[in-house]
Amino acid sequence: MALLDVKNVKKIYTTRFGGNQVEALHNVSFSVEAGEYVAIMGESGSGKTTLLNILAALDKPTGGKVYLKGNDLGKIREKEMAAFRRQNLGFVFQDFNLLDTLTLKDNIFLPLVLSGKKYTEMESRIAPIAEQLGISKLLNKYPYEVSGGQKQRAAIARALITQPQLILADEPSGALDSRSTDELLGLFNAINDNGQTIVMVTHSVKAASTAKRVLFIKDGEVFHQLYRGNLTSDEMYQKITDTLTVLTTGGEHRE
Ligand SMILES: Nc1ncnc2c1ncn2[C@@H]1O[C@H](COP(=O)(O)OP(=O)(O)OP(=O)(O)O)[C@@H](O)[C@H]1O
Repeated sequence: MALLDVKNVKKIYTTRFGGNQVEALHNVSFSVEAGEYVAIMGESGSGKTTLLNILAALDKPTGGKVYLKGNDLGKIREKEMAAFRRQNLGFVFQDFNLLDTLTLKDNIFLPLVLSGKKYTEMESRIAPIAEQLGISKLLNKYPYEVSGGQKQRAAIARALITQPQLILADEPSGALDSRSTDELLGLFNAINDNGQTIVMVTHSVKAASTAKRVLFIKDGEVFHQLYRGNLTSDEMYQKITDTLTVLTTGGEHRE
């Protein structure tokens, strides 16, 4: 069974006064196996954020289904949703979403505090993660005292600490300089090598070229997929660029 199964997902937004309808996703189907690292690309407005919100169960599709480990997200009751998200999903955002009034350590602990975990367990979980992410010495600092790259590493630690089935990342390198981007992408590869499944939405060819598979969305559908296989990051970069050229110059659907 795939870890994530997206079946014929459709999303129509109806504007507040009822008049206009926007079809953000027409018919999206794909699955992600445990241990994969998948990037989702597409032009601005192609529906990437909409898709990510649906995968995160933050929004409901107008049609179709999303299954996480066989669980239909549409069948989870509203009052159980926050706990389901906390137990199964980790989130990494472009703008880090750390709370400025908490130290990095308390930010990282937050999802465990919300799940009622004991302090000793939280301490034992954080140590190896902070070590791997190179932030052990920064844990007592506040977000405004550290760099963007360090904030993003704390955000990754917060995502990992619940041992989620799946990490969903929305443009995680979007606010980082090129050196921090390289570090972040290296970390994503390292945590994926440890078995963590990652789905990342990105505009960045560089970021996508480090993933093991890239899905391209166009006109609300999966237009094409690229598998990294044995390609180097440079070769993958070139293939992605070529695909984006076809995508933006109006190629036919060729998944
Ligand atoms: N709440 C909303 N109400 C109405 N239309 C919306 C809403 N959110 C998104 N849309 C529309 O749905 C389409 C897809 O938007 P979405 O934000 O998912 O695209 P995107 O690929 O993430 O874009 P970007 O790369 O610019 O972030 C767009 O046409 C957008 O205008």
